[in-house]
Amino acid sequence: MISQGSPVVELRGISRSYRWRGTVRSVLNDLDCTILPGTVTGIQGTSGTGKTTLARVLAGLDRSFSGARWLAGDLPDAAVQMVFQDSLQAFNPRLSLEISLGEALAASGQLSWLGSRRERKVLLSRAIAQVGLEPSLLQRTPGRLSGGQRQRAAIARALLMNPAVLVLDEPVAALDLSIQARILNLLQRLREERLQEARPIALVVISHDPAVLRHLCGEIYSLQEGKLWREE
Ligand SMILES: Nc1ncnc2c1ncn2[C@@H]1O[C@H](COP(=O)(O)OP(=O)(O)OP(=O)(O)O)[C@@H](O)[C@H]1O
Repeated sequence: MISQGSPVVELRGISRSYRWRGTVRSVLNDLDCTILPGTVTGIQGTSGTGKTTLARVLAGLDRSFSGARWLAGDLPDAAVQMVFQDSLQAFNPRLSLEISLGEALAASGQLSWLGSRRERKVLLSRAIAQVGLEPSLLQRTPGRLSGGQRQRAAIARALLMNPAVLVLDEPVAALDLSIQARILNLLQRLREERLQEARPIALVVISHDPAVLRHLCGEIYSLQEGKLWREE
């Protein structure tokens, strides 16, 4: 159980550098970040400032940092899920959505090994309908979906893991404006639904586009010189 006022994930004094061709480049520098349940936090910054690095540290995908990362209570690592900008690379190109999403469903523990094929189909159809996609698309491989459909499928897969935090790295940058608006509205609706169900989900939205962040976020931070700075 996550209590309302305490962080669901917290970073303290995080430093991360990359060694490349004999030189070391510091990207995150003694950075602090606190994500509270049910909030929407925006992170902006120019190209190369370290936004993706920060997203990966938050999501537990990068462990090569110094400093501390805490998750609330006894949450498992999978409680922080990440959706990448390039959803084509995020999926195995040979597997249908039914198989890719089915793997997430199995990993989440929502489906017992004894669960019937029918039960599995119902849960997957519900997951895909939740992001506004037709269940028939479950039979397709990711290469046979549009960019917007694939991005929604990536969000559906992340949600199947029942996350407390969803980190979205440039979730709409590759999409045209009307699809961008649909996905941003979808995220807003999902967050509101989860609040009403008393299962808050926090969103961390990384974008170089101030309009995207203003549309969604309660608080916006800039990543500069390896630290987060609150925007007024
Ligand atoms: N694996 C790596 N090895 C060496 N350098 C890296 C590696 N990954 C990232 N970098 C460097 O670290 C810096 C931060 O990269 P990162 O991808 O986190 O930035 P970003 O703000 O997300 O950039 P963009 O907005 O262009 O996606 C960049 O200078 C990048 O070249």
